Amino acid sequence: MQIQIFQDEKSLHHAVAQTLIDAVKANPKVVLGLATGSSPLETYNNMMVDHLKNGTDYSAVVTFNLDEYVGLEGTHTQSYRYFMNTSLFNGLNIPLSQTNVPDGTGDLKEVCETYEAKIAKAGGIDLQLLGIGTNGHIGFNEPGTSFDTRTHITELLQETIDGNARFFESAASVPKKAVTMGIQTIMDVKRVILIAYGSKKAAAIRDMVNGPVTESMPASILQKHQDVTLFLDEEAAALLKA
Ligand SMILES: N[C@@H]1[C@@H](O)[C@H](O)[C@@H](COP(=O)(O)O)O[C@@H]1O
Repeated sequence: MQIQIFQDEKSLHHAVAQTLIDAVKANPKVVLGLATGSSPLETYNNMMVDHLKNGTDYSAVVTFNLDEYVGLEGTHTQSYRYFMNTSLFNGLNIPLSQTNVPDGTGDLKEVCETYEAKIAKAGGIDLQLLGIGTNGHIGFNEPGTSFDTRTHITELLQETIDGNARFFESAASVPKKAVTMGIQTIMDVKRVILIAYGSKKAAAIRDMVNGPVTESMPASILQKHQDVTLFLDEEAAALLKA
């Protein structure tokens, strides 16, 4: 794992955005894996500003998002499809037909199979952006998820529901299930960049990097991926062994 530590969030987001922008410039048909949550928001802002200022071209880029809540239509303001459209896609020149977020409704078994097939047909994911939950989840793969999972339906843990309640009216309105790329889906991507900042993430970052590779800490599997870069601020990196 490569680790880059930044003094402040601004320079961290700038560097993550630049990594994504460079990947698009190097390969205009790049297949990007994208994440939701608050962590990448400012990174996405930087990408939209760069697109406006410098005209970075996303017309041939294809994207796959990690996850979606079960039961929310893409028009629901808390759905991850809505989040991606409003936080990134609408600010770039990417056709929405080239952006993929798992469907949270319909025949979910078919949704999962179709999603995996679509990733394969696109030639796999070149660069995957990840955040991390305070319990070490990646995508919505909660502690205990088997390392050999592909896109599947998962039950969210109460701590995740409580953590994400800030985006909803109340914890009661947070969906209890999600569709998520599996751990093996994530391990198959060519390159991973993971963004984490703030002291709340420090223990998860320590356990992911310095702890054993175990299904009780989903992100620890990334120790076995050949091309992972962590973009951290000093607070998130504070508990790492020197
Ligand atoms: N499914 C998402 C994850 O992909 C994300 O990494 C995590 C962290 O969220 P935040 O970036 O808001 O801390 O939240 C959600 O559970």
